[in-house]
Amino acid sequence: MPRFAANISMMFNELPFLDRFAAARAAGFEAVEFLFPYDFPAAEIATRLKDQGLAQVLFNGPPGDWNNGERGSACLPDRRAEFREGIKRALDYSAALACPRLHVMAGLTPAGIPRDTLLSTYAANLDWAAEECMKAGVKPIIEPINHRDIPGFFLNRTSEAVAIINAVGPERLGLQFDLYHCQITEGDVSRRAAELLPYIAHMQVADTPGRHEPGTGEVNWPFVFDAIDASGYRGWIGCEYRPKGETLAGLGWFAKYRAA
Ligand SMILES: O=C(O)C(=O)[C@@H](O)CO
Ligand SMILES: [Mg+2]
Repeated sequence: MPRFAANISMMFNELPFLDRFAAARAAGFEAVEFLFPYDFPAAEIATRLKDQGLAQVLFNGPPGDWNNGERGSACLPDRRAEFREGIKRALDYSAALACPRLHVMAGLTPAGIPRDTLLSTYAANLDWAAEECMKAGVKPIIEPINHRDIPGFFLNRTSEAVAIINAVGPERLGLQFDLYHCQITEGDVSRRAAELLPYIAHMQVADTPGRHEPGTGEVNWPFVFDAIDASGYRGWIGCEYRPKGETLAGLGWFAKYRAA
């Protein structure tokens, strides 16, 4: 049976962030993920997790200036010091939240720098991050993101992610396989999930094209979830979708997967 984690950056937006942990638990989730913890003290988030008996399964490293469009710095040659500081900061949160995975965002492709330079920066930064993460018992992961949601994002296709993961070492770096992005960029999502299984350390889901809950768009999710289960994937699937209406009203698809 697939295991779903609530993405509380996108779900339960009816509530202030710190109240979304209890709401996710009450809705039947046993785990949560979110984009960023950095606006809150780690101890405060840890208390919410503990009080609700929730596992924290994923969050992202610092993205740079998010409000001004930055989406990570791993590929940026002139931001190496900031990248390292960000990973260290993230790992302090990982320790406090007992979170075993960290999404290391690639960043936007800057103009005027050869792709080879960006690729070697990306590989070197990921190699360094993998070493730091390993010491902390955390698996760093990378996510291909479609160009519609984040125009100019450096990592778009699963084949590009696999090449980098193989260069850094699949035991040191994993794939964050977001089926929403894959459906937009590549399609063939259930077969991709099975083929990429050796690399996948985390999955995420939203229906296309609206990025709402499963069942609001074009994908046959019961078929896809059965295929993922049959592939042998036993990790978490983050519900990284914007509910079409109220979060709870859109959880009908989850009824058959929620913990008893
Ligand atoms: O956008 C996504 O998809 C994510 O998983 C985010 O963590 C990256 O912005
Ligand atoms: Mg995602």
